[in-house]
Amino acid sequence: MTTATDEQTLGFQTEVKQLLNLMIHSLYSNREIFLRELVSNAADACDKLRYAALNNDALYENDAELRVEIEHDAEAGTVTIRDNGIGMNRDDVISNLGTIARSGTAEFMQQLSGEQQKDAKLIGQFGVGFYSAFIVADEVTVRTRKAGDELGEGVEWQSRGEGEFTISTIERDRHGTEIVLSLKSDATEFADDQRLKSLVRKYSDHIDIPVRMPTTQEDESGETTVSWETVNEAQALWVKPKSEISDDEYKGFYKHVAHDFTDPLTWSHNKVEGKLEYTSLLYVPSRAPFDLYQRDGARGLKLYVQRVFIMDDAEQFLPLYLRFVKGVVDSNDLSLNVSREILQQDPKVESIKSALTKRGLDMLKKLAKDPESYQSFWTQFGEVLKEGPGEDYANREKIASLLRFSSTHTDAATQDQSLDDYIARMKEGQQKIYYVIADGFNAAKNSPHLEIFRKKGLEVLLLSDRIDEWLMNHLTEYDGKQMVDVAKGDLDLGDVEDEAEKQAQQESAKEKEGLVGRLKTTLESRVQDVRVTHRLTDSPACVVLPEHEMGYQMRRLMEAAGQPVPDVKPILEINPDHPLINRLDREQDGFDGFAEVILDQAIIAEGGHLDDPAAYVKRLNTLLAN
Ligand SMILES: Nc1ncnc2c1ncn2[C@@H]1O[C@H](COP(=O)(O)OP(=O)(O)OP(=O)(O)O)[C@@H](O)[C@H]1O
Repeated sequence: MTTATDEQTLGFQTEVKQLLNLMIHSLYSNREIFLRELVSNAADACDKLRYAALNNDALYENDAELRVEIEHDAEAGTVTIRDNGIGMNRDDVISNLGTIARSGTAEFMQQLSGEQQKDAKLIGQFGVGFYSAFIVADEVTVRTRKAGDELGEGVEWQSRGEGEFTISTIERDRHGTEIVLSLKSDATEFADDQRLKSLVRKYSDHIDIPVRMPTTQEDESGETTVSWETVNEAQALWVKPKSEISDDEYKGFYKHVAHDFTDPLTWSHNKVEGKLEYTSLLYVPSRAPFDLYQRDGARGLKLYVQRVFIMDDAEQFLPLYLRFVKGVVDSNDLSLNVSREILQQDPKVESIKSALTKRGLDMLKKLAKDPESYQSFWTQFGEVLKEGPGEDYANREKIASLLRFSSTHTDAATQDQSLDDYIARMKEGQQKIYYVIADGFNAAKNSPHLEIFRKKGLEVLLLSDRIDEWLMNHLTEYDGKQMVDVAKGDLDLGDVEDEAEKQAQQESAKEKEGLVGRLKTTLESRVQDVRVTHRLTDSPACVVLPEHEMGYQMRRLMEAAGQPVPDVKPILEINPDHPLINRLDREQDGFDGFAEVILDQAIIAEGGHLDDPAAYVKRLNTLLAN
């Protein structure tokens, strides 16, 4: 190696500094993961070279036997991880090992609390990658050269992980990357043959690139020879028959694929033969990544064609609402030259996507048999799955069976009731599935619209996630039963009500005809209709929207997003048996103000905002003072 030139000292991006700090302090008890992360990166780099070399053999520089090597020096306290993969040039190094390019990172970092255990959990949503080297090393040196570049275009990067790094140009005769870790004094245990071997077997057994370690032998004459031993199995896991793979092996491979350090919740491994031939290995993580809702967050599967790695994050094989699924698809039918553009147009990809979607949904169905695991899945990813019925019409019934809701059956915020649970509890004569949508769980649970349902013992689903109204717009039916928003349109309880009840209602409606007429005149500018209802038992009045109008929740969301929302006047419904309504009926001079207060309160109970709250307060005070 010749002397370094073009030396530059640069600062880490703020987010990198925060990540480093956090990692060092919160991952102490997990620190062996550094090896898996670095070996994973090295194997990925080999995969990338193999792919690039498909069209340009020269990139191998006569060294086509891709491999990762791990060496250590107990005396010097160093561990070296080396690969002959794609390597990096100076610009690559600066951006890959000095910044974090994922959007949303800064916001994510702000959530960190400084509390070790909490943050260790959070950081799991982020993935630690290369920077995990600093958990065990107080100095890291990276030497690398991009395959195909001139020998003089090698790069050396060095840092103590304290805010800055230096970078210089070096001569490097081999392509690929070498990472030298100077172990911290309390981490020298890792400079040990057995320890390293067992970690490789534990974490990297099933990457398809061989990981080698040297053994030094001394012959009788005292001469030493170094031989390299492959320490991992080095066969792609998904290629093996299912019966030969243990749960631990599946879990270990997941961590490599997903760069996650927690176990997956479940997985599904399938080999398909016939018109299309491919193997898929899909995983459901146990935790949502921080950028699950970022538009440009990483998603999709690792794509292989005939075992050759083609690309990460191939998002064409799964619908968006299954974007939390991680894993591998290895196709025998696609060309090795396939690009993202080609993937988008290839009908074979469409067929694989539709089969993998079914697999994904089946995997969740199976998981649902274990309510505890399913609950933990639902807490992490439920809102994403709720995008399903809108995105994937063909599978909407299947997706709907996987949804979980809060309901008046438990009155608890936990979303753990399925539509099938609901149907099994339906009352005799009940034909519809009822739900209410509000801005928050409590608003839903205490909505005046539920009064009659509670009285009659009819269950109502309590919806309050942001996506719920959108979901219900696409999920109008399940198992042949109509889904009905209890706050919209006329109330029809079907056969649950008997004739006598209906008659009594008609009579009380008749009695209030005069009042309804007066209210219509007084509130003409604010409501489109006034009518008597029997959906209320405790409240004097409520507002409802016509059946096909956009609901209140969606309106508020669109308004918040600055979108124009067409004005709609609600229908005021009054409870003929309520003492306040009876008092209103008798009111003469104060009628107008009283009527407005009844309407204002109905809007407030709905979670709506009054156009003129001060006027409401004034009117109410006048009433109270009388
Ligand atoms: N051995 C290596 N050879 C070539 N490039 C590498 C190597 N190690 C890291 N890199 C580059 O540095 C980038 C950042 O690595 P890092 O491990 O921090 O994140 P990542 O692997 O992209 O993401 P994550 O680990 O969160 O999935 C990689 O994407 C890769 O481009």
